[in-house]
Amino acid sequence: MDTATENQGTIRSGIKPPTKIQKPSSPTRGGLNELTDAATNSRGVMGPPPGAKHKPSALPEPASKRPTLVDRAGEPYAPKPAPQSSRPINAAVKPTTIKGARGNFNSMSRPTGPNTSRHASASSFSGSVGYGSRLPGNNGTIRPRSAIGGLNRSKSQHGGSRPASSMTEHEEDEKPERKVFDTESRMETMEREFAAFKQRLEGETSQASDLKETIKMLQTRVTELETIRTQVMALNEELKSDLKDAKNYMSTANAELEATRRNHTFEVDDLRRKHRTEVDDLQDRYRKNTDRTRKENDEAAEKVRKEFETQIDKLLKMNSEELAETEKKLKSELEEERSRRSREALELQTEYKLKLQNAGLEADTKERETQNVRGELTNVKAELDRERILKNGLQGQLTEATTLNLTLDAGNRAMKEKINFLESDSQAQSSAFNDLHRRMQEAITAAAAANEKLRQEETLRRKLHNQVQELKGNIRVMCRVRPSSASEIEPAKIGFPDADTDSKEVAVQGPEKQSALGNVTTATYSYGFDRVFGPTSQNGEVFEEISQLVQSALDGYNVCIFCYGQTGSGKTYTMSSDDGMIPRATAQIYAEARRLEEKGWRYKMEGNFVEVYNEAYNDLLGKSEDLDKKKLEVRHDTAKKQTTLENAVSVELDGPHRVEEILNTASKNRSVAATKANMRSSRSHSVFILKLVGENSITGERSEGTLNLVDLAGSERLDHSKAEGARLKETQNINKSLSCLGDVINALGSAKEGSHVPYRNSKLTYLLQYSLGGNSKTLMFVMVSPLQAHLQETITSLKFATKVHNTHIGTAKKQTKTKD
Ligand SMILES: Nc1ncnc2c1ncn2[C@@H]1O[C@H](COP(=O)(O)OP(=O)(O)OP(=O)(O)O)[C@@H](O)[C@H]1O
Repeated sequence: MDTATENQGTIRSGIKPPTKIQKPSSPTRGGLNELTDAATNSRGVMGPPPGAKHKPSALPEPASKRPTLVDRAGEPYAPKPAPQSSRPINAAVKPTTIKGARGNFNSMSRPTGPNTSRHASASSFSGSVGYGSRLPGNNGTIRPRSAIGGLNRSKSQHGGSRPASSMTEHEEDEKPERKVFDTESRMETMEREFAAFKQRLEGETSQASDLKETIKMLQTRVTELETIRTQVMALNEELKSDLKDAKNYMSTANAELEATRRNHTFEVDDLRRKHRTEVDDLQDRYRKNTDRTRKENDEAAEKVRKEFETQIDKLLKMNSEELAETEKKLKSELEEERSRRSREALELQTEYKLKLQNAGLEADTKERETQNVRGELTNVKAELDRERILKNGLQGQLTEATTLNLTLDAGNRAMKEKINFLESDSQAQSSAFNDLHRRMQEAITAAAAANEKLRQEETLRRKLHNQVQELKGNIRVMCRVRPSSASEIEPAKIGFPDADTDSKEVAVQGPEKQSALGNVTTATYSYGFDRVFGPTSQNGEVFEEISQLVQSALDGYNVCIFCYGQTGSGKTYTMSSDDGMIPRATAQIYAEARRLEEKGWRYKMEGNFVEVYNEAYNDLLGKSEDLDKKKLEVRHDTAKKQTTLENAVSVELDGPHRVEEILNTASKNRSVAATKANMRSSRSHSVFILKLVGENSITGERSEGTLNLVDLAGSERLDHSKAEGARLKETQNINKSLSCLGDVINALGSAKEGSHVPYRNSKLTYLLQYSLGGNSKTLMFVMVSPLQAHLQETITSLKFATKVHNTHIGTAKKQTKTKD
């Protein structure tokens, strides 16, 4: 083995070459560069260890760079000034080699460059040993062979490039002096070589120790770098985890931000809605109050008029009675007065006659006395004058009495005339009264006949009305597009092509689509329904369309009207606002029930308001704290085809104000149950149930109808992946119940009589079992938002409604019984 290989071996065993030392970008790079130089140097000397990826390192360069053995092995032999034999010591000191070398000496010791060069460059050092010139040692003695032999022994396998036998043959041919000289010179050469070798060995040893130090430094460096790398990796891991945490935090913060934004939007919507509802409430309340006041005023005026008329009649009657009495009284008084006056006149005449007779008698007596007593004439004359004055006074009295008598006679005559007049008027009046009485009897008879005719016509009307309803189909679908508010700025393109004629069509422009060629197109989708209401339509207009169905409920049919559509499309506005379908339907029912009273009908009305939330029933008229807790059960009487709600509060609707109370209680209960992230009304179905039981005391008919007014939960398809916890559960339940409703309608439309309809698949369809299908009339309102942002949901809703519209459900049956 040559020295280079040895050195190489030392490096290989002593140092584990750095494998993946990355070039740091830190200031330590300078150190690593130094190492690289040194390593390059070392590699230049030793050659890289096989298989080791020895990267340039920053080892410090050895103090002096000297030519390596390998380098020197290729150099030509130059005996002076210093022996630079590239031969290894083992070959040089091997005894057998010495022998062999001697034989070759002459030919090989010639300092002919090319030859020497050729041998020196041979792969085996032993070949060159023979011709190396021997220099004399310090003491001139030949170095003991054993010492060299010892070296030789350890490296013997490389020695003997020439066969010993051939060398022995040559030796025998040499002369003895020359032999000695050769041996000595060879010994010297060997000594020199040995010294040179020793020196080189020392050099190599010091170089090796340098290298070892360098290696140690390298190892330390490597360890340091390893530590740094570990630290950097740990730091990297930490940074990665920090980055991950930061990402998590960012996504949580984003989600929270989104939730907050959503909540905020909900709250703003709620507030806006609440505000609008309050304003509407106030307006409606004001309008209602005004109506009520006007109505009350009218009623009061009517009442006062009637009372006034009655009072006038009464007064007239009293007056005529009084008049008759007064007349009677006057007559009797007049009679009395007349008789009294005539009595008085007679008395006065009698008295006058008597007085006249007495005066005549007295005058006769006086004249006789005058005749008798002419002396007494003056007295008599005076007495006569007095008598004359008395007579004049009496005559005046008589004239007065006569005048009075005449006046009394005139009064008597006038009174008589008045009595005659009054007597003639009362006769006219009584004849008029008799006439009136006769006419009234005729009118009563005619009214009874008309009433009977009306009753017959009412029965006919009911029959015809329900025939018309049946002809219209037992499931009808109407569409209503609500107006956009001032804050809603981007409307969808929704048209009403036949708004001026039938109002049965709505056309929606779909979203933009881009073709492969980049052309942008938009499709317009048209949907036809029984009636389409545009944004300007009012609740009154909508109610006109459904009022006939409400009438059917009074006539003994089960009627179900429900509003379907996404959140914010106007379901609650249409159904439960102050002039919505619920208050209007109940007001119509009251008015109609009162009208029918004339025809012998008496109605009993009972209302329930329940909610289906998360596939459970809740009583909206119960206590708010019982919501989600109190168990509400739905029972079906399959024989009577009737539904009852166990544990639910039923309110007897004895006046229109009750509906307002019911709606307020329900709304209060729902707002108590609502949470920040959840508008309860949007996330549950509400069902207003009005049971109408009527009995006709004249005809003995009885009818039992139910009116169900349903405000469905928002139909929008929420992204399941975004919903979590309670919200996810709600979403799943809403989707389930709405798709069950679709299934039930579909099954009713396609199934033959008696086949299975999946009412039990959801609480909503189970509750409405007898109000959907054969024995009922159903009306669905599909509510549409006018906004572009809701376009996709609008199209989905309209598609669903079209499916329902295309369903034909069997004929409704009236639940009427006749008393035995
Ligand atoms: N025809 C209409 N005219 C005027 N405003 C309307 C009309 N329809 C709806 N609105 C208004 O639009 C808003 C949303 O309506 P509404 O609350 O009835 O929707 P919804 O479908 O019942 O929503 P939710 O599912 O949340 O109960 C309300 O502010 C309401 O007043």
